[in-house]
Amino acid sequence: MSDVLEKLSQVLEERKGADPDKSYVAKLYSKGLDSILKKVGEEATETVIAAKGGNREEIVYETADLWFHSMVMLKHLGLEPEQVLMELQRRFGLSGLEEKENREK
Ligand SMILES: N=c1c2ncn([C@@H]3O[C@H](COP(=O)(O)OP(=O)(O)OP(=O)(O)O)[C@@H](O)[C@H]3O)c2ncn1[C@@H]1O[C@H](COP(=O)(O)O)[C@@H](O)[C@H]1O
Repeated sequence: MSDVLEKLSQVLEERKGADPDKSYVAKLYSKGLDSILKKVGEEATETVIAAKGGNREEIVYETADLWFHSMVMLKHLGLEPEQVLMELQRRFGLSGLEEKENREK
């Protein structure tokens, strides 16, 4: 896994025991799944708006927000970001069109 994602994943794990008044991530965990999902939804919408707007810096910034909040969601649910990367790894060399055709058979 990318070094940054791995380090972030470790920090997100450590934040499970942190003080919500001192950590944004601990605060999100303490607010619960619905609040985390609300942030994921907001960041997804902001990413779409940025992409439509075409400002490259904004697109990168909003996508980072979306990835970050998606990682918080996975961790909150006891899943590892590594599992998503492994799924992408599994799909290597598998055409999306072929996969769809097999699924629809
Ligand atoms: N990568 C991030 C990261 N990306 C975005 N954010 C926060 O996510 C929030 C994004 O929400 P919005 O843009 O909607 O801004 P907002 O209005 O302030 O947010 P809300 O009040 O609506 O929640 C902001 O508060 C950002 O600071 C992040 N907060 C933390 N991290 C990483 O997580 C680590 C742990 O953070 P703490 O738990 O705060 O120590 C940090 O060291 C970083 O590596």
